[in-house]
Amino acid sequence: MIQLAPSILSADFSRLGKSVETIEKAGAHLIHVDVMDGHFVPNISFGSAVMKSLAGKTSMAFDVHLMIEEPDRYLEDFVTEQTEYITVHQEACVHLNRTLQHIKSLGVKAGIALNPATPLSVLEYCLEDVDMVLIMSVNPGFGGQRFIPSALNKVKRLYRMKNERNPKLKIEIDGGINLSNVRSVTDAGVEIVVAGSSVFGCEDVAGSVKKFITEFK
Ligand SMILES: O=C(CO)[C@@H](O)[C@H](O)COP(=O)(O)O
Repeated sequence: MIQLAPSILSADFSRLGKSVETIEKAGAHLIHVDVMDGHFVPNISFGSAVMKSLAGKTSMAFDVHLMIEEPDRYLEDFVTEQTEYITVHQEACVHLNRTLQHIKSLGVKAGIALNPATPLSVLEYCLEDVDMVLIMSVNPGFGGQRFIPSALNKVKRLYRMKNERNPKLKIEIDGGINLSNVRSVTDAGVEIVVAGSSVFGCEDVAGSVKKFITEFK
């Protein structure tokens, strides 16, 4: 099953609860929570307090994407009963294996995110240790950027690696996904689709969620 994870980074923060209610009613599966620290990426978004303010107000699970340095210092903050995934960037982790074990010890699924220029070879000694790999199809830091085409080939290669070594692994894509290119990434093996501006930037947010889900069938 393919899941849609709208990124609340592109939502109207002044009415976040309402926005989340809208996407849930329309059929979205996960809430993608983009956390940025102004160091690992050149932008600051929000922290765990914002995410926790949504806990209990929706039954969707949280898909936490930490674009921060030293993620180990903050992992506990993002654990709630609704946190399904915590994903850290390979590029931000000095002791990646330790960080993945830390996430799992908190009872949460562990993900690794790879920047567009980071090769899949960095997964050589950790592919079996993760529940999800997030392929960044833009440089992290901002919503509303254009999809980087080389991400498609990366997903295809990762899909082959998954089948050989960790069939339960989920492949997520994030950045520049819209109704025109989503089918190409799901055909390539993506099972979790992050969409920010193409959901929350639309006048009809619910309609956009429904159209994405129709593309998954
Ligand atoms: O992590 C990020 C950006 O760093 C993403 O989650 C974006 O927020 C997705 O936004 P769109 O590219 O879909 O507008």
